[in-house]
Amino acid sequence: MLSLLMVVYWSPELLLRMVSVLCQLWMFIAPFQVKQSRLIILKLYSSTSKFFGMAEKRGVWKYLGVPLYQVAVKCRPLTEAECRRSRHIIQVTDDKNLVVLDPDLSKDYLERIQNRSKERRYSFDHVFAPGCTNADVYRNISSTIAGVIQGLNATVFAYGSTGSGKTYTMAGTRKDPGLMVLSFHTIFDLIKKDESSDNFEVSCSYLEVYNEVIYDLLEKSSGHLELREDPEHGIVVAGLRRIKVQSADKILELLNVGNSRRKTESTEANATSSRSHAVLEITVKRKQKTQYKSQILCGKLALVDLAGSERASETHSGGQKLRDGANINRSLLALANCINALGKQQKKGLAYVPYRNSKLTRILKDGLSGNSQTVMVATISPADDQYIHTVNTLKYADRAKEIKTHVHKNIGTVDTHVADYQRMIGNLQVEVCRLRKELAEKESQLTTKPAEKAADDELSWLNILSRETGENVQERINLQKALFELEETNVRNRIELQHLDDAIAKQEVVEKDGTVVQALRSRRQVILDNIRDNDEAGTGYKKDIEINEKHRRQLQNMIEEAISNNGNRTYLHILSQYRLLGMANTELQFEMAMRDQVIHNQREALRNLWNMLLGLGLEQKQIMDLAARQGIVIEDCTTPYANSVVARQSPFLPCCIFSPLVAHPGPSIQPHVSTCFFQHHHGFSSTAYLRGQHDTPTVCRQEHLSSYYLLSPNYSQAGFSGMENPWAVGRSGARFHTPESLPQEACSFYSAMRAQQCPCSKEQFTPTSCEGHGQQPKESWASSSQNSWEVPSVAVNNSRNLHEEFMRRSGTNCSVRQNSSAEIIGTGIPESRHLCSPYGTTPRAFNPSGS
Ligand SMILES: Nc1ncnc2c1ncn2[C@@H]1O[C@H](COP(=O)(O)OP(=O)(O)OP(=O)(O)O)[C@@H](O)[C@H]1O
Repeated sequence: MLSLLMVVYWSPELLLRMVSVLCQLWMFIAPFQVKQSRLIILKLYSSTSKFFGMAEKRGVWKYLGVPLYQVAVKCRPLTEAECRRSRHIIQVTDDKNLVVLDPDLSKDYLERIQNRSKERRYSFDHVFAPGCTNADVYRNISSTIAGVIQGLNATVFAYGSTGSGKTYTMAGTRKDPGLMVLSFHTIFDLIKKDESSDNFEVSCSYLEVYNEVIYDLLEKSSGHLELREDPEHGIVVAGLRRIKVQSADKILELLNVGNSRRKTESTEANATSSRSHAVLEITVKRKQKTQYKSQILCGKLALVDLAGSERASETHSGGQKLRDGANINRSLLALANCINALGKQQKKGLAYVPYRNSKLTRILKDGLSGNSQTVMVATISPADDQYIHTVNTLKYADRAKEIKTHVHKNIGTVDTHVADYQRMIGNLQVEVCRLRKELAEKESQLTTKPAEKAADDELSWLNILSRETGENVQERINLQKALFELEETNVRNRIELQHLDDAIAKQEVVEKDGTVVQALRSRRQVILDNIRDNDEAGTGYKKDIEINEKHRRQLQNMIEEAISNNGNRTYLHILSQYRLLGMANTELQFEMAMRDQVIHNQREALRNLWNMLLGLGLEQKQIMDLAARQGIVIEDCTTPYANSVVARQSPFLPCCIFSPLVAHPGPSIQPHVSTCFFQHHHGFSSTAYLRGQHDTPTVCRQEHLSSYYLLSPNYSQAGFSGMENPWAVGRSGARFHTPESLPQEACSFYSAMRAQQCPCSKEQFTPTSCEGHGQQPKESWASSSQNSWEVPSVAVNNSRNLHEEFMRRSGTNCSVRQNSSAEIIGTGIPESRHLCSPYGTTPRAFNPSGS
């Protein structure tokens, strides 16, 4: 009891999490046995979930010692020049509040009392007056930095207009060391003081984003670095050097070296204005050895010094400076848009966050809203001529206060450690190859004859064009991913809209214009706004894709033209084709990655669907009966999760039956692919199945919906072996919602299901029982319109004959073919996301002929 009280006192969060986990465990262990106790557990679970929701909303985590997103404002003193020409307009009233005075002193009394003053009041987590040092700022955020050696991620970034003191705050001076320097002193001090037997390994990397190109600041002459999306580690910068360091002094040395390579310029606004965004990342790996296994905690600290944002007119820049400014502003605009969307998201739900709009925001994604304790230091100048910039900065800082991040420890076991090593070996091999190549090139340069050298120079245009084409492909991949994510967000918005419509209809029966109805309606409006905004953003991305395509065609034409004008035509043609094939390969890899993402999302959707059904307290038999009435067949009811797949009546195929392919995967199954293509009254649909091996998922898609339905044999394995917990709570982004929202969601879902009675619902369902009904079933699943029915998966039969039978009955034009290598014909990429290959190939997702 005493220890329990101590846990409550020291870590109420831990206790609540424990209760929550126990509830989930119980739900997993005894799903069908004790209905009553399951209901109690469910209630307990939803109360703890509610508490977590409330706790987050009210900022309770901060009081529990878990600060997630801190916003500090730092005002620098007036510089000497400013003292002569400007007035001080910042009043720091206390350590949390400040007032920006109206810069216009000439306003008369009437204007001021009529509240036409431009005076603004703000409050933040911390406010620092001009007299404060960097150490004062650091004192308030040091607990965030300390979390890094416990395996937590942290991000500190300075945000403000040019000359407002960002670099001064992050790097500092000898007399007043900045947050970067103070942070790594803290890290090494804590490591030194640590009394455990754990081993620590600290490494650091330093990069800059200049003109939307990433450079390694720890490399003498770094080339362009690419961003890659690693399924495990998120966004990574491929080829970025990471150096092991033993002391704070070593990092300081690297920081100085990096800073000397950083692009700075003298502008009108700042004599040493940073032209690039710099990100210093310190990784601390803590190897813990317990009696049973070794565990590795991996904390990351990202310290970011952004470039100054300025208007060209103010800095009187031209040429290169103007271009720099445009690119800096593009990144900063993207950053501001992300902060905006994130702030809005906390209040309103599913707004799309445009991380993909710049390299900077992609790199900072975790720090902005993911797994990171984040500190934003908004720097401002007190000068009256900086009023607009100051208010702008404070506006974004104010928005950032709304952002919540989701922090968890990065724990790896020895297994992930091995995976790390494998990755490291891979990277090293790439590095070795690169160095070998460089060496060989250098050697050949020494021995090249003048004539050969001239030929090499002739080739340099091809190199440039190839590089540009490569960048063009990367850009398009990024845009298409953005479009994909945006559509996913809107699919979820539309599901919520459907739930709201159901709820409003129900509530209106009770009271026409009551407060509940009004609240539901206003939420509905918010969701509609989100959908509209997201659609607008989608249109923007589509336009960008068009521009990108146009640019790609121009590049291609230039290459072709140059080849036809050159004497060495065949050789150049082969070379260019070789390079283009390399890029095609990149695109194919992207398609594969997309497919993986779809698989992942759909797995979560299925998991949540089953959570929801069973969480309702329904007996398995009830679920089976309900499903049968809907024309859904779940085979082998002893393990519903294991063998379950959900078929849906499609608008073009009343009461069709698909038996699950996944129910009996066996080694004898010959992998084969079938593709079907058919038209119904809503437009075109195509379905692509990849079948065969145990672990191959089935992807189905609805072209007109821009969504994916997927079915994976892994469910059966997961369910049986317990490898994957089917009760695990899905991510909040999952299509069928998390157990926090389970009761309401589930109720409306259930009622929606009940409302949809198939004509054959009273009969025992058989594959033939519905033949001839010919009736279009009503929309039953959450959807926003007839054209966008939403279902987690379509069941597919293992038997090729049954599949053909289905196609025959549905009157669709279907083709089936064997493919021993389990080739994917349907990629699951909907029409709007088709990868329009730069090489003029037809999108692979459509293959009506099956050839
Ligand atoms: N707290 C401070 N105390 C004294 N001087 C400061 C302080 N903060 C900034 N300064 C001075 O203000 C000037 C501009 O600062 P800094 O270069 O850090 O701005 P910045 O926001 O990084 O600008 P840019 O975005 O153009 O790189 C410098 O001369 C710096 O020494």
